[in-house]
Amino acid sequence: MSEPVYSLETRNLNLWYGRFQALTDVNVRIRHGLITALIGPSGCGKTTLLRCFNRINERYGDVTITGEIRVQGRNMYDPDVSLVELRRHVGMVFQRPNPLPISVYENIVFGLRLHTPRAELSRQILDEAVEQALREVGLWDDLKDRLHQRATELQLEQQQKLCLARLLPLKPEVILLDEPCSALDVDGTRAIEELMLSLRGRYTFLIVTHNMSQARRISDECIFMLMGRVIEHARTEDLFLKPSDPRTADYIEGRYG
Ligand SMILES: Nc1ncnc2c1ncn2[C@@H]1O[C@H](COP(=O)(O)OP(=O)(O)OP(=O)(O)O)[C@@H](O)[C@H]1O
Repeated sequence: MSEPVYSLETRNLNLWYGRFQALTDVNVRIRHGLITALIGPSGCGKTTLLRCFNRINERYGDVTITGEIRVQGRNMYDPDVSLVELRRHVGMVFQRPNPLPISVYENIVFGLRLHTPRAELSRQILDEAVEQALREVGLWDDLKDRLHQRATELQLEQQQKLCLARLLPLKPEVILLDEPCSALDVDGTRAIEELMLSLRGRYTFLIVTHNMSQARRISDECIFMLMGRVIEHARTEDLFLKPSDPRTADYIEGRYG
């Protein structure tokens, strides 16, 4: 059997906000093409770990990081890996849908315009990218006649799907999602979950969720964190049915706040 391929990897990762240590000795390997869920009580470091993979944490002033973070086998901090290039490979969807206040069409081609020399982007290339991205997220039929509508006027569920769609023209390897359903109702949540399942295999998904039923429904693997440490990383079924650490059992049985 061949070795599993890892899209993301950390080695002895530590992170401090000022003097507060938010991540301690984190060693994780996120498998290519699967959905991996990050779970754990509030404040345990899920979002911090997620944000390490596209270097968003560095926006927050006094942050110190030690250890290694690898994306597709390459050390993210190698001098020849640019932030722009990294963000091309690793896209992110946030808690609240945050499309730009421009048209649906322009939202989707925004990344392409940023990353591709203008001369290489014909109208046909852009049109095809828009159609393909909207088809991938199941929005084409709904929006094909409304491509020039302002994206912020769409329903929340459509906005969140659009936020995923706008990553796709850049052909990302990894999509990070930080509680992507927290602003959505039950139907919206189901739609995003179904979308992730339909895209499974094509992208590597790493999702932070507070919703354990959601983690159970959609993820292949689960990482349970507590106070900045990874306590257990296992196949989702195993983690929920036979957790190997008593602290994982306590959490999934609701004994933590
Ligand atoms: N920008 C920041 N500056 C200082 N401390 C921060 C910052 N962001 C997060 N923290 C702290 O780091 C710890 C981990 O936070 P993080 O948001 O990663 O946890 P989380 O597990 O995602 O929590 P939640 O589930 O509530 O979103 C918390 O104690 C939090 O207060």
